Amino acid sequence: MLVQRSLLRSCLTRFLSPTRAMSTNLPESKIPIFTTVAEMRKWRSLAFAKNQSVGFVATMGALHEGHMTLVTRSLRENDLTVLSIFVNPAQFAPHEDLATYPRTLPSDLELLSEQVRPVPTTSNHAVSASPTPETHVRTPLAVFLPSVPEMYPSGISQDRSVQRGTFVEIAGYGSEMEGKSRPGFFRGVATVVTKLFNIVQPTHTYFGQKDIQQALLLRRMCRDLLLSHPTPENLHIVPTMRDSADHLALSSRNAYLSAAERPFATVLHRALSAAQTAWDAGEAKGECLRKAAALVESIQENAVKEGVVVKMDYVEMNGAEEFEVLGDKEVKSGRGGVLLSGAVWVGKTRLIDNFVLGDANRTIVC
Ligand SMILES: Nc1ncnc2c1ncn2[C@@H]1O[C@H](COP(=O)(O)OP(=O)(O)OP(=O)(O)O)[C@@H](O)[C@H]1O
Ligand SMILES: CC(C)(CO)[C@@H](O)C(=O)[O-]
Ligand code: BAL
Repeated sequence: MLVQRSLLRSCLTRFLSPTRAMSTNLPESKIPIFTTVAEMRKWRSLAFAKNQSVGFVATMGALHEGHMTLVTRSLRENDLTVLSIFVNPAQFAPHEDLATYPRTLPSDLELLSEQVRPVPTTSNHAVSASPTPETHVRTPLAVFLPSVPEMYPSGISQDRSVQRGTFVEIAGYGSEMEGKSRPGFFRGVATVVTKLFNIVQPTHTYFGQKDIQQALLLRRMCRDLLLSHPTPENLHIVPTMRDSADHLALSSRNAYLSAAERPFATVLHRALSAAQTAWDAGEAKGECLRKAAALVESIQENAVKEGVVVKMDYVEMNGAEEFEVLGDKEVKSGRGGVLLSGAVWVGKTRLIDNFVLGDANRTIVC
């Protein structure tokens, strides 16, 4: 027991020191940052040894309040939380925005620091940043910040035709909605998230509704691969956080929008709302989508006058289990869970959003 305590203390001092970042060219942060799989695994094994639950939030950085809803939920429901920041090349097609994706590590760490109000405690309950257990300060949040070679030891090309090695594919479910517009996207996501789950071994994990198909596919992946960390039940989908004034879904890519484009970025939410209202009133899917398209068209016309190009990628309604496209004549009555989702281009920025219709909302987003 004594040996275990002193081992634990020396590991904590080594791995959780807030000044550690300084020696590795990372911004200084009171949150421990791990850059290698080995370090992260060591941290995780300590949590296993102490029977502490670990919540996990996977991100690509450029953090905003939407990410923070996942983090606060995880902090509330777990002893410890890991947030990963990794811009995953495998989920970007060669023509997509990997090179320009916003990378804002210093402000990400500041935002995360605000979540960690140190709680002085005399208990030995949580892994601590301080080497003195008697007066230790609880820092329940850690950041995993791996490099590309760390995550892809065999290398990774964005060009799928030349990729070699091991990938995870969720067959049969990724060809509609986002998968239709971004072939290969979910293969890249499933592959990197499998790796992250394998490293962090989370008790619970939190994904945003904004990327609803991603979250549902990952839940299915946990089930299909019989994962225990996390189990599919422990993959939680957290409601989309929106701008309080105009309901635009918060998104890292919103940073691409110019001042002229920003007012038109609400086009998708407005189109989805029009379709939702029609669906709730008992209109058939075909009519709901026509209403959404008409709204996009009218906004497009106004946008052009301001020199802004708005283009609809898709607005569609799909089953929430199989992602099958609903027939034009289908109506609300008797239908199970339905995803009303879409993507639009505002200038060079691609924005997505969705609503989960009907009672399914209560069971899917929780
Ligand atoms: N507005 C939001 N509300 C709730 N969760 C969100 C929101 N935006 C992103 N998330 C979730 O945060 C996690 C990390 O997402 P990511 O880092 O890609 O941010 P993002 O804002 O979705 O970026 P992008 O603009 O590239 O889509 C995902 O599970 C995502 O669904
Ligand atoms: C889940 C994820 C972090 C995988 O790279 C990414 O797709 C995202 O941020 O939604
Ligand atoms: N939030 C989804 C990540 C992506 O669009 O690549």
